[in-house]
Amino acid sequence: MKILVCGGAGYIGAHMCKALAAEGYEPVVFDNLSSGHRHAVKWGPLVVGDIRDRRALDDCFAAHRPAAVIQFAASIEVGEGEANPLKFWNNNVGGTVTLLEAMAGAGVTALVFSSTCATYGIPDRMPIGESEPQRPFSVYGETKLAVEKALAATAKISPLRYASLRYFNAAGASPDGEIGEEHNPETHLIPNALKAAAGIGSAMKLFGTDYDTPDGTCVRDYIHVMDLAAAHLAALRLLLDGADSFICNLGTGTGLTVREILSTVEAVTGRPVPVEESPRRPGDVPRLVADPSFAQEHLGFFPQYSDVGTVIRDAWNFHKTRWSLAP
Ligand SMILES: NC(=O)c1ccc[n+]([C@@H]2O[C@H](COP(=O)([O-])OP(=O)(O)OC[C@H]3O[C@@H](n4cnc5c(N)ncnc54)[C@H](O)[C@@H]3O)[C@@H](O)[C@H]2O)c1
Ligand SMILES: O=c1ccn([C@@H]2O[C@H](COP(=O)(O)OP(=O)(O)O[C@H]3O[C@H](CO)[C@H](O)[C@H](O)[C@H]3O)[C@@H](O)[C@H]2O)c(=O)[nH]1
Repeated sequence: MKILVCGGAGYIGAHMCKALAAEGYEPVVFDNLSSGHRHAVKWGPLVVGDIRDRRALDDCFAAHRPAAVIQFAASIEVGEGEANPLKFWNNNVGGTVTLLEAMAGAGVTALVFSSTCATYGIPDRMPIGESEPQRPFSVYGETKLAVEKALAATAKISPLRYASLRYFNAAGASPDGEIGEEHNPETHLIPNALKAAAGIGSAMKLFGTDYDTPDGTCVRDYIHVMDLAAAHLAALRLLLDGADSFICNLGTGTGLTVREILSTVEAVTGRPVPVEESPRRPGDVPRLVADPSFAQEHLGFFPQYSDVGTVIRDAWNFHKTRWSLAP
C-alpha cells in the first residue's frame, strides 16, 4: 500500500518513511528539497515537487494512487517566521490547503498532519492537554493552528478524516545511524550542544538563564523521532481502518531543562559543552510539557526510545559519523 509522505526528505519525514517501509508500506516522498535531502529518501520513490503546485500534486496522485497522506512539508524555523511571515502563511497554510484540494480531487480521505505544541503559546496549565486553549506565540504556531482550523472545517463537510498530531520537541536519530537531524541552519538545542561538544564552531549560546524554572533555563519535553514515527503509524492505521478524526499531543510527559540536556550531552560524549550564556531568545516560552494521556489511550503510545540518554546517544552516534569524528 502506498502512502504519500509530503516533506519526506526532511528530518522527521525520513524517519517516517523508514518506519513505513519496515511495516510493509511503500512511502512515496513528495518534497521540494527546500530543506530536505535527496540522500535521506531511501525507502521509495522521490517526486520532487512543491505542495503549492496543484498540477504537480495531481500528477503525483494519478501516478501513485496513495491510500493516505502524511503531511510534514512546512517552513519550521520559528525566528524566520517572525522575519518573513508571508513565507510561512504561503508555505504552511497555502501549501496544505492546496494539498487538501488535491486530495479531494483524487478521492484520498485520510491525512496525518504535523502540528506542534507551539499552537498552545503560553499555556495556563502544565502538563498540556489537548483541550488547553490555543494562543500561539509565533507566526509559525499561528500557521499550524490555521491549518488545524482548515482541517476541522473541511472534515465537517467532506469525507476527509485526519489526525492532527501536536509534537513537542522532536530529537534523536535512527539508532543505526543511517539518518538523523540535518537542518541548515540548525536551531535546535541537542544538535547545537553536540556540535559545541565536538568542537565545531564556537561555544553554544544558552538562551535565557532567568526563567522561573528549577535552574533558570527553559523546560521542554523531548521525544525521540523513532517514537514519533511509531505514533504516526498508529494514527495512520486507525484512519485506514475508518476511525474518525482526532487531535493528539505527542510528548513524553517529562520536562527537562536546557542545563539538564547539556549535562547529559557531556555525560554521553565524554566532552565538555562550551556555553555562552546569552539573553532570552524571542518567542521562547518557559515551559512546554505534554500530557500524553490521550496518546496512550487512543494510540497505545508508550515511548520506547525517549529517555534522554537514548535520545542523545542516538543523535551523537549520527552526528559523529556525519562530522567524521573518531568513534
Ligand atoms: N522538529 C521538531 O521538533 C518539530 C516539532 C513540532 C512540529 N514539527 C513539524 O514536523 C514537520 C517536519 O519537521 P522537520 O523537523 O522534519 O522539518 P524539515 O525541515 O527537516 O522537513 C520539512 C520537509 O518539508 C519539505 N518542504 C518544505 N516546504 C515544502 C513545500 N512547499 N513543498 C514540498 N516540500 C516542502 C522540506 O524540503 C523538508 O524536506 C514540520 O511540519 C514541522 O512543523 C517539527
Ligand atoms: O542553540 C540553542 C538552541 C536552543 N536553545 C534553547 O533550548 C530550548 C529548546 O529549543 P529548541 O530550538 O531545540 O526547541 P523549541 O522548543 O524552540 O522548538 C520546538 O518548538 C517550536 C515551537 O516553539 C517548533 O515547533 C520547533 O520545531 C520545535 O523543535 C529553548 O529554551 C532554547 O532557547 C539554546 O539555549 N541554544
